[in-house]
Order: sequence, then C-alpha cells, then structure tokens
Amino acid sequence: MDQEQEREMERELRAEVNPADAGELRLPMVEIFETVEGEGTRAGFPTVFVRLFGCNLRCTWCDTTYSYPPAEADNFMTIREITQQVMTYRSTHLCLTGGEPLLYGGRSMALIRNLAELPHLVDLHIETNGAIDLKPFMEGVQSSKVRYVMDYKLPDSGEGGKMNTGNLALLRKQDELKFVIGSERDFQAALRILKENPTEALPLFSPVWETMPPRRLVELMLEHGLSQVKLNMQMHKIIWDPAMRGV
Ligand SMILES: Nc1nc2[nH]cc(C(=O)O)c2c(=O)[nH]1
Ligand code: SF4
Ligand SMILES: [Mg+2]
Repeated sequence: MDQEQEREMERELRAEVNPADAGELRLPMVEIFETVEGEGTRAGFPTVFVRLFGCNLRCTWCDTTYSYPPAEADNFMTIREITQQVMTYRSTHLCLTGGEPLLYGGRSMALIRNLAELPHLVDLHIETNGAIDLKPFMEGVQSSKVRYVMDYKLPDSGEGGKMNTGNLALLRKQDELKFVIGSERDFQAALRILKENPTEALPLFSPVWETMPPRRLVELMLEHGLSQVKLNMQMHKIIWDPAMRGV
C-alpha cells in the first residue's frame, strides 16, 4: 500500500459511513476462497473464506505472513464486489479472517453488516487477534448470524502484551476464545487468563504446529482437569500441506 492509498483509507475511516454508500467502500484483499473450516466449533463445514490484508500484530509463529507487509495486498475490492463473489459459492458458512479483519474500523463494520444481510449465509464468524476492541463491533452489528472467534496471544507469540483483556467479558456463549499454545509456559498463562477473566465464550486450546506436540497438550489438559476446554486441531494442516495457501 503506498502513502496515497494509506491517506485515502484514513479519510474513509474517519468519514461517517452512509449505509447507502457502503457498497462502494474499498478494502485491501488477500484472497477469497471456498474450503472446509479447519478450526473451532464449525470445523468440517464447507465455508467461504474472506481474507483481508493487514495486521497490527507480528506473532512469532504466524502462518499467514503473506497477509501483511512486506507482502502486498493482492488487490482492493469494494464491499459490493466482495459480497458478489461470496454469492457465487454455495457454502452457508463464512469466515472473515486476515491478517486482522477488524483493522479498518467503519469499513470492516460495513463489510460485516453487508455480509450478514446475504440471505443464504447462516453463520459468519470473524477471526480476530485480541488486540482490537470488540465493543464497537458488538454494539454496531446486530445480526444473530455474527460470531467472534478471538485469539488470546500468549507469551511465545511475542504479542501477549497487546491483548485487550476487556474483550473477554464481552464475548458471548456463541463466541470462541482461542489460545494458541507453543509451550508449557503458554499453557500456564492460558490457565491464568481464564481464571482471572470470566468469559462465556468457549475456550479452545490449539497447539503450535511446530513446537507443541498435540498429545502433550492433551496430557496437560487432562492433568489439569480442563473439562470445559476443547482441543482445537487445524484440520486443514492435516488434509493439505501446512504451507499451502487458499485451503
Ligand atoms: N481451512 C481453513 N480453516 C481456517 N480457519 C481459520 C483459518 C484462518 O486462516 O484464519 C483457516 C484457513 O486458512 N483454512
Ligand atoms: S494476529 Fe494472526 S495474522 Fe497477525 S501476526 Fe498474529 S497470527 Fe499472523
Ligand atoms: Mg490460516
């Protein structure tokens, strides 16, 4: 994104978004594709993925480094173009991801509202990184189809200090709270966060592919009697090459 594009984005962000014009707002894109959801409560359902460009974090174990600089956005799409492409697929689940899909304030919100209005969609879940305040989105989007899947970054990610802990109290029972666990230190941190911050969301523990053998994570969960926590494996990394994009 060059400086002129960044300035234009800033102007759009500050501008009041008139719902009638929302279709013309532009967002930087990585990709739109259809596959099965690999994670969370909807794992296994055919799902359309809308991946926006840009992220405000730089996690050490990030598997989507092509979604932020120095990589470049593939293109810019208007909200109308995004919804039109989504309508070409038959999946009734949609995952809005990135990068960080809530990075663009009013424009992210307008996209969510427009997607939620598509009659064929039954579930629209948003993968957010825990460093964005969810309050304006929860207040501004009324649709019961919309759910948040929030990451809570742990010490091994290098980004633990950026978490918005207040979000945990906002999450509802249809939302998911994902901890990506790279080590026993991360596991202990996740336990502490859950203990100190009551939430209605479903906690998911996900092993870092390269550093936490899934069987070790299961042992730890059983040792600690975590009967309300769900193991979350990334099915797409088992089905396809873990480095593959668009699956
Ligand atoms: N199949 C599949 N499921 C996913 N769930 C969350 C993903 C993401 O990158 O946010 C993802 C992804 O990239 N692929
Ligand atoms: S928040 Fe997600 S996309 Fe951003 S650096 Fe971390 S893992 Fe990568
Ligand atoms: Mg992914």
